[in-house]
Amino acid sequence: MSKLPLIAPSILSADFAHLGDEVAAIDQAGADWIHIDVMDGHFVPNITIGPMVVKALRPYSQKPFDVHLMIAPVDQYIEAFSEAGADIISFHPEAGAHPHRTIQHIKSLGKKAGLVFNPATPLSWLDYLMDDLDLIMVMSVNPGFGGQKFIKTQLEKIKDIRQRITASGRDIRLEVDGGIDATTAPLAVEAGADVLVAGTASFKGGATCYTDNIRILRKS
Ligand SMILES: O=C(CO)[C@H](O)[C@H](O)COP(=O)(O)O
Repeated sequence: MSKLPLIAPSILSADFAHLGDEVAAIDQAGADWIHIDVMDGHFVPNITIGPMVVKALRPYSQKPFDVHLMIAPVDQYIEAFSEAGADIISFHPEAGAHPHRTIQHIKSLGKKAGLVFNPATPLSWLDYLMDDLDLIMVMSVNPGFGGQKFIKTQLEKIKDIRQRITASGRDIRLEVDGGIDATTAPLAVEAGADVLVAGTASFKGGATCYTDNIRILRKS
């Protein structure tokens, strides 16, 4: 793999009472991307952040906003998140009737498009979508909450996707999300991931610890 792994702290584990300052702090601590988990209480059993909040956070960092939509139906909100300042918009193939159309929609807005695989979602979705994707995300927990345990069976899925990306010859990021810490990060990278989402491991201990937290993840 040619690219160094990027660290994308998930603000799901930040202090929601001071979200702007938290985004600025994690940016200054060395985050490569700011990962924003959008949940609707329907596709996943939790409710988090909408486009208004993404827009309010935009001035707090120049780093790419990596927006993970855990909402269904997804299509009607793509434009709102794009206008709010998302740079990468990822969605789950189960969340819309026409994933190919959703990818085209995201790209027509000048944004990067990502497809997200839940632990039980088969890779056959990639058969006809690979050519248009900028990012593939593997959920190494069932989506909905931070602080869950890494599901090790997903390492095989990461390896499989890495092979498909290599065979495609395309520049597609492979992101892993859920239960990433100093122990699981090296396993994910060894399997082929090049973007690590980490919520708990990035934000633990409060702002004075963020630089060390990110350094530890990078080093591991
Ligand atoms: O998408 C998510 C949950 O649906 C979170 O991004 C993910 O779980 C990261 O949190 P942690 O690092 O605490 O596991």
